Amino acid sequence: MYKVHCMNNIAKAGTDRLGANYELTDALEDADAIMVRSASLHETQFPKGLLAIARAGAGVNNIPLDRCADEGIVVFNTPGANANAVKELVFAGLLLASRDIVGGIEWVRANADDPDLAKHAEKAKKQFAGHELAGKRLGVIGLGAIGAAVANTATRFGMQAVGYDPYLSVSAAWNLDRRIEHADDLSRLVADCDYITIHVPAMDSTKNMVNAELISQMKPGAVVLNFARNTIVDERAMAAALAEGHIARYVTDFPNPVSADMKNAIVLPHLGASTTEAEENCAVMAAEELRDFIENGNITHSVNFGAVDLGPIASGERLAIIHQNVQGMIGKFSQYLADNGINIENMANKSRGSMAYTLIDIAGEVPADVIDRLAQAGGVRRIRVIRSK
Ligand SMILES: NC(=O)c1ccc[n+]([C@@H]2O[C@H](COP(=O)([O-])OP(=O)(O)OC[C@H]3O[C@@H](n4cnc5c(N)ncnc54)[C@H](O)[C@@H]3O)[C@@H](O)[C@H]2O)c1
Ligand SMILES: O=C(O)[C@H](O)COP(=O)(O)O
Repeated sequence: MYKVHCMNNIAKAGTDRLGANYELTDALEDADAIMVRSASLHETQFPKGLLAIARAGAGVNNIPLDRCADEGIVVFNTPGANANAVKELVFAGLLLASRDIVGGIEWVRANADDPDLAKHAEKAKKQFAGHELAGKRLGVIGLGAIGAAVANTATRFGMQAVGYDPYLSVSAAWNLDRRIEHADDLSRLVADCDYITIHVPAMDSTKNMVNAELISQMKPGAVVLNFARNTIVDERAMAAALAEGHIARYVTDFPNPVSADMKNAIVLPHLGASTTEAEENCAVMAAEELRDFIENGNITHSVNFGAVDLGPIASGERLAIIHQNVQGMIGKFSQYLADNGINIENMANKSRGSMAYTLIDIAGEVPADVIDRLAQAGGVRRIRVIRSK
């Protein structure tokens, strides 16, 4: 029985998908795998037996990816599984920033006891008038699963979407509406957009990407939406730009003492992926990734190891080896197996950074002492023997 420890609430559809050979455990020290959403794992000491962490969601800035790789722990995320939920909330943010919907609702509530409410509303409504999205320019920073969905939907709203993503993947490019303009310079993109929406991951390279200088280059009266992470925006600079009226609105999904106190900010409590559908999609994808890794050794959608897939194990045994990405490792494995009269039926290897992963299919059984010797080979972090059922 495999044990899975959930660090956040994970949708039941996902934990059910783990199946009969898995049970949930409250004891982290017993866990073979962790399922997590946004809980921070940076201070967590992982047990020696932990094989994998599945982030039911996109952002992995809450997980120490390099430490996990070094400890032989494979980290997965669920790309695209919550993109539609975020896209829909971005459009709610665009509308909330453009029409004073919140002010109007509050006015009605404050005047609920007025017997002439309907008549007075007709007079009061001019203070809540706003702008339409159609015809406006929307700059999209990051055209991955969410950014592409936002840009495509914007064109259907009659907006002109302009995208900036120097690392755009080919599959993401195929998903883009051909009416979306391509910008190769961020300063130029922000200078002529009425709305700017951020959809890049939080990494060292994107920290304070939207800084005082970039904010100063934005069109006066621009609206900025941040459904990515607060570290991407220099929020003190944003607060100053809002206070002086250079930026009309800042819509953010990341509350903190700085953003909660900003003038003209609309601050949500990290609701982007909080829909039943997204929570289930993420949890199901995370569970499937964990199962394929634990039961077959295959790695799909890892954020700290490359993709390796030999399909389901059909017969014999499969060795799953996490090792350092140094010269001669594969040669060492194959030579050692050959020296022990063991033939390799199939093999796959992928490296990423300083670590690598090798799957080796063997027709029969590998004796325990051979496995022990392989495990002791310099550079091997972890070796698992997966047996066909
Ligand atoms: N608010 C929420 O609840 C919520 C939900 C999901 C994701 N997110 C955040 O949104 C981010 C994006 O999610 P996604 O699913 O679209 O991820 P994704 O990986 O599909 O897309 C990210 C895109 O950003 C691009 N990129 C990376 N660095 C860039 C840079 N310096 N400049 C421009 N583009 C750059 C990448 O090439 C990629 O296309 C996540 O990393 C997460 O932090 C928030
Ligand atoms: O990166 C993500 O997927 C989102 O920020 C969602 O986070 P959550 O799973 O904690 O809602």
